Amino acid sequence: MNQKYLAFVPFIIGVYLLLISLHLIKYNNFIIFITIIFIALLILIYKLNLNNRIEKIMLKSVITNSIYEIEIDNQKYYFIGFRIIGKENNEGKIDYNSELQLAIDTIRRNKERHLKIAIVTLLDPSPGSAIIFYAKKDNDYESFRNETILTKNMIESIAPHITLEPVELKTDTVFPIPKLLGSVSYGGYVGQMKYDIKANRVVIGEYDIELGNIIDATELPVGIRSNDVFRHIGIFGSTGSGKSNTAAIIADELYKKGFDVIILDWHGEYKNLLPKFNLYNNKNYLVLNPINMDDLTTMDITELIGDVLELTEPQKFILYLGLEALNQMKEFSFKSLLQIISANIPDNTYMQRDIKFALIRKIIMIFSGLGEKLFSSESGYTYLDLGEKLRGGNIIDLSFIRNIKLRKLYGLMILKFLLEYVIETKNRDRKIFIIIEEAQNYFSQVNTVINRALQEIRKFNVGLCIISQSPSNVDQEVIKNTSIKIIHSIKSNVDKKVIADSISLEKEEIQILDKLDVGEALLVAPNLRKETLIKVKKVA
Ligand SMILES: Nc1ncnc2c1ncn2[C@@H]1O[C@H](COP(=O)(O)OP(=O)(O)OP(=O)(O)O)[C@@H](O)[C@H]1O
Repeated sequence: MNQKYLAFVPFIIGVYLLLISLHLIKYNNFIIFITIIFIALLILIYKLNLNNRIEKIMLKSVITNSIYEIEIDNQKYYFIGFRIIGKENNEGKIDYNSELQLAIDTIRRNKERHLKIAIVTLLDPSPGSAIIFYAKKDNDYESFRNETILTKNMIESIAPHITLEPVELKTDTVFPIPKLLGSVSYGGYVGQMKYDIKANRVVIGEYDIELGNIIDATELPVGIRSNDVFRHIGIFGSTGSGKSNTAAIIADELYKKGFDVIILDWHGEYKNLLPKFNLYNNKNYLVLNPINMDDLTTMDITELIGDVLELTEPQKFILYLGLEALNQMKEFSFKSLLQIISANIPDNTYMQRDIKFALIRKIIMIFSGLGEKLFSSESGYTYLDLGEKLRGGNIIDLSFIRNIKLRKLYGLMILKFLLEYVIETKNRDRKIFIIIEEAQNYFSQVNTVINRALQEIRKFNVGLCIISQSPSNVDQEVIKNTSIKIIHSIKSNVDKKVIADSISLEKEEIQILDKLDVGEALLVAPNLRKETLIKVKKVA
């Protein structure tokens, strides 16, 4: 209720007293009675905020009368159109467009929104704009109307010089548009203010692998340099944020440039993304022969198996002795390993016996069945064979290995074989790129074998791509050692903190991380002067 209504009260009393003093009316009880009733009514209206309520009821009924039900492509929608009217006042020139832009950006960032919003700007017959709210009819009418009122009020409060007036829609056009347009012509750019990143903060360097476009008004293409992949890549993000798609784009580009690409595909997602690549899966798996290496590697294999099976130091020692004995015999299968451990390793004391049987129990758990088929000294690839075999583009689908420990061991073994191959052959002509999905399964804090191998391959043309949905479970040194980081949407605060610390993000950028849409990412790369928000393109 406005103050102006209250001002009437003293005014009326004043006029009344004046009329009495001029003897124009008689001082009688009836007039006093009427005046008191009138004043009481005004106070009542003020107290109950009736005016506001009346306005609300009127707005609700106007909105209700302006909502259309329209069918497009067999789908029913609610539609409502408003013309955008600029309020005139005496404050001088008003920048209606900036006000409107601010309101639009605020509404766009509202992730809870169900309303879709369109703005129509027409040049003829006279320039003007209208705003349209619409939603699929699956949402109920009440919530569409309520959200419409809420959004209209929100726009008008963020843009105080703008009024949205409901108008009739033309429904014979492709998209329903208002019959009348308002005086304000909207000429803004909707993508411009996304995440408040301003265009001039980004400096694009050269690149030969295009990833997508910068998220700002320029939408310039952006990418990374193939030479930088040897300093490794980290791709992080919650599930479904677009990590595999991004990795597939890079894999495809590198493959076209002559790199040998090997993907350790934990969930079996890459077959459809990269159909031209060789696929190794349950019908066509690679059998590995983990013996025939020098002593150091026997120790490494012990470490790998020890890590996966969570062996104690004494158990690892017995395993090492068993592997050594197998190495001498030039024969390898887990059956033979078990036989050697059972028959040849002494178990004179209770303690020795306990250690031995605990080890055998753990080995049997993962190497019976499929485990026995994946490793063999007769038909398996040595690390040299494997390195030669995996030329071109290769997807190693690990998802058919149900036992997670075995899947981890097999993946780790392939990785170790490849790194060993590179170190042994010292072949600098080959460029190799290895993608490791769900890297937290391989690069946990305790896994020293792979971390050591990573240090050793620095000199060679090998690039690793570490992908993880939970970077807080990956050894922080490994994350630090990736020079290119592509960070998709991250929801968990712990993971956000780990990433923020590794690239020293500003506070506002950390806040952005959980708001990114699918395919959007923060890119940190040596060819860019500053971390840059990008929208990654979809793999072809
Ligand atoms: N840049 C993009 N543009 C449009 N859609 C995308 C983009 N990236 C991914 N998508 C889509 O989003 C979905 C999830 O993508 P993707 O599998 O790459 O995510 P992810 O992070 O690897 O998920 P997960 O961790 O579950 O494997 C897919 O349907 C994919 O087609």
